[in-house]
Amino acid sequence: MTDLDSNSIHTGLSGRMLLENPLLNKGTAFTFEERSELDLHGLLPPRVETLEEQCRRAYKSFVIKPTPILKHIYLRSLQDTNETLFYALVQRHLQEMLPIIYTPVVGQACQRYSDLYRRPRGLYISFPERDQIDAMLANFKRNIEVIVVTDGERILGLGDQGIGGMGICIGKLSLYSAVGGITPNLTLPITLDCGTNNKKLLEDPNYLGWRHERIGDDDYYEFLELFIQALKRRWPNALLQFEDFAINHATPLLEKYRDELCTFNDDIQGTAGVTAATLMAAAKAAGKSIEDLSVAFLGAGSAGCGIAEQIIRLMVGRGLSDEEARQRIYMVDRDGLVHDQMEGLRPFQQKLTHRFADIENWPAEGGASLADVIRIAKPDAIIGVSGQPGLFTQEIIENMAANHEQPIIFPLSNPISQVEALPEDIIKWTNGKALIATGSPFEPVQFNDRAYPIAQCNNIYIFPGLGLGVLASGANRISDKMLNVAVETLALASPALVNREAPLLPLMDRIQHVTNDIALAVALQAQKEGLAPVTELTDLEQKIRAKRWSPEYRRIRMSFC
Ligand SMILES: NC(=O)C1=CN([C@@H]2O[C@H](COP(=O)(O)OP(=O)(O)OC[C@H]3O[C@@H](n4cnc5c(N)ncnc54)[C@H](OP(=O)(O)O)[C@@H]3O)[C@@H](O)[C@H]2O)C=CC1
Ligand SMILES: CC(=O)C(=O)O
Ligand SMILES: [Mg+2]
Repeated sequence: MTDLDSNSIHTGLSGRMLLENPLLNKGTAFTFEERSELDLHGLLPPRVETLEEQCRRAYKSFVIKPTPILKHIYLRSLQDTNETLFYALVQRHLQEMLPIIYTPVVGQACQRYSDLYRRPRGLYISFPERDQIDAMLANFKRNIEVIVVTDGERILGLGDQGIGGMGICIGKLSLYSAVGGITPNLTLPITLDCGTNNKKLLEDPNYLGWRHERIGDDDYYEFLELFIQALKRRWPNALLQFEDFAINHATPLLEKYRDELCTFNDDIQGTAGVTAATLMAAAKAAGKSIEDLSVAFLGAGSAGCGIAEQIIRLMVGRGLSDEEARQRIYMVDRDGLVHDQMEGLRPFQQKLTHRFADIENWPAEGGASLADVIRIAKPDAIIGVSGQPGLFTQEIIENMAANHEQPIIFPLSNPISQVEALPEDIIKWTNGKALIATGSPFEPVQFNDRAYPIAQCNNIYIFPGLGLGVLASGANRISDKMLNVAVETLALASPALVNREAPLLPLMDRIQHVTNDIALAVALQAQKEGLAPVTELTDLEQKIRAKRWSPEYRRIRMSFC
């Protein structure tokens, strides 16, 4: 094979082997000429369909599936059969299908991964096979430009899913292609199987991963190092996205590798980007600016601390001192408000503490809870990234509404089973005053004869554009400033800036457009910092357009070499 970007594709495959290849298969859309040339006559029904007709037929099959997980299974099997049709269908029904291929339904798919497993996709590298990583990577005979890797230890808010984490890597990469236009054959999901501490999986006779408890840190970091070095040998210019690593590994891995290859952590940096942008839009909608806000977090983990640092960078960029900005952030973790006398804090949490001396006289019993922080510090915004459902209680939300005309309330934990509060409750408890964004998608809430749209504050608004910008510009690293420009670009695209009743983030039908703008901003910034070769602006725009793959059939021809 084969260049999927050009108008015709030459392949040595024919007959059933060709129909088995999801990147080349067109199913009923193979023309008579192709059927003759590629030995397909009789292997397909006689009628030749267009892609449009196939999409209509596939959509009919999709809608009759009675449950979300059956819809997911159907779409995944379409993806494994005919990728062009899969992406054409998903792009035509993005709003409806996003929750099926991504959060929330992908969460169930990860939890039931071994039961649902059908066909191979991606790469599984298990710890016992660590001396064969080069050979495993060589098994992929094609060039790879984007990799999403997980070790499965913190999948959404659902904890350790072992090799079931592959589901989220596949979902993210589907969005790189459906939203960011990255050619699917340039992407690769990878699961590093380090064992699992999920008892249910260890006892499940169907579990397909390495049936062993998770390896200790010495083995873990050695294994990761073997993987990274092998990756650099095989695809030195690939973009590597770390996805859903647990709190103890996510930040150390990012810090260790971000200057060594083109990499970022989606949960730390992607989430920080989208949340900071949504917060900027919410501040504007409330008649404020981001540097005026004080923000309380529930959950001082990878996402929470990543978002907090991004907000601090924005506040400092707008004139606050680092110390002033940090004073405006309240991190509440399992043991309450994080302060400098707390034991066992991780290095990235230590930078976000309040001085114990400043809070010891607070009228709060034991450690200050989120409710205490709201009562005493009166933050303008609360952001839930605890992975624990229901923690934004009615009392908490009502107190936010008592303190502020338009309280900003972002329960961001995924999937929906883990959300800190449901939008309809927040609207009810604040009498429609709250500015809301959630991590998973929700329908607009009907309240007092008005529909309140709910923005989906999810890193999907950042990573496809970031990836497209990196690939089109040839950037070799991902800097904080590249993320900053992504934030500014997304914030400016908020429909709430011009219409108070609009959602805080663009609707899904605008996401490809916004993704292009983010890609251009990121690529320009990479050039500015010397991380990508400098070109004329028009060349860069052209490169972004050229990098965008679209799901259309190309003529398939027999290759005779
Ligand atoms: N909307 C989006 O785009 C994104 C959403 N998320 C969601 O955010 C959630 C967290 O992700 P991430 O930060 O990576 O996970 P982490 O495990 O790194 O962080 C979660 C933090 O919450 C703390 N926590 C647990 N229970 C409570 C509690 N009852 N009260 C206060 N804090 C608590 C944890 O403490 P401890 O370690 O002690 O358990 C931990 O510090 C997940 O549900 C994930 O799906 C993440 C990325 C993107
Ligand atoms: C969205 C995402 O990356 C998460 O919930 O982990
Ligand atoms: Mg994630």
